[in-house]
Amino acid sequence: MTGSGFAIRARALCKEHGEGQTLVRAVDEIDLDVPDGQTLAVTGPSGCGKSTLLHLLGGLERPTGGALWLAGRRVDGLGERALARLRRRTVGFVFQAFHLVEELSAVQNVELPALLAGDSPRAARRRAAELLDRVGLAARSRHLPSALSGGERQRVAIARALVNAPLVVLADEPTGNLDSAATREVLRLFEELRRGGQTLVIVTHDDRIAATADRLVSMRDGAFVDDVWLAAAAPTGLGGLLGLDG
Ligand SMILES: Nc1ncnc2c1ncn2[C@@H]1O[C@H](COP(=O)(O)OP(=O)(O)OP(=O)(O)O)[C@@H](O)[C@H]1O
Repeated sequence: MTGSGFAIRARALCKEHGEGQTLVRAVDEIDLDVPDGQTLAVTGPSGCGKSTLLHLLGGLERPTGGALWLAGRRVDGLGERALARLRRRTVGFVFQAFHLVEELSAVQNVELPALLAGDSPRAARRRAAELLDRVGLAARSRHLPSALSGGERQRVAIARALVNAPLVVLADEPTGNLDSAATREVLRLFEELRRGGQTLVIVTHDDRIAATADRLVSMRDGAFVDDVWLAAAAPTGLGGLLGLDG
């Protein structure tokens, strides 16, 4: 919980790439409020600005205009170090291509952000082991990523995203590289997180995620063209779809 009630707030948020003839406005004056605990899905055609928006919301890229608050704190003017510190404690990222460190075991990958945030090795290891257990991979904790399936790698990446108990998890096409069985496992995890009150922003082409989030925004040319609150229409959420309800 943030105190402000909103994990994320953005006003007239802009990101321009390039200049002159090659200038692209990837994110064009977006206003967005994400209340604590909401699962927001973002869809839209390739190149409409979804990834750029996600990077802005997580402080991976800096806006070229507008204002952004994370956990009630204005962040668009922060310096690089302050932003990195805030990012570490506030945001967990999950990427389509997993982005695990290939030389490190599953548990070492998961504990890494906690070590970087200053946790003791013992505390970081304990938390990483707990999270690997939670994503069903306790028995794989010593494996290198190369010895894991795609679905297992993404579950490790989700555990890593959670290790610093982030305010918000930002996921960019998290099932984009997965077969349908692995996709179901990952969807089940996101549903568990949603039920646990985790704030989630998920960029996805997967209708199953999009249709069962609390809210769905569609982007076109850097702007929102549609913004639908789905919770009332689909009260069972992803749980119903996966047979977790009742
Ligand atoms: N670093 C960059 N330099 C120049 N242009 C960029 C850069 N990053 C993104 N763009 C441009 O900004 C626009 C939005 O890109 P973005 O990757 O955010 O879209 P997307 O909706 O996530 O696409 P996809 O679904 O294909 O991943 C595109 O026109 C892209 O070419």
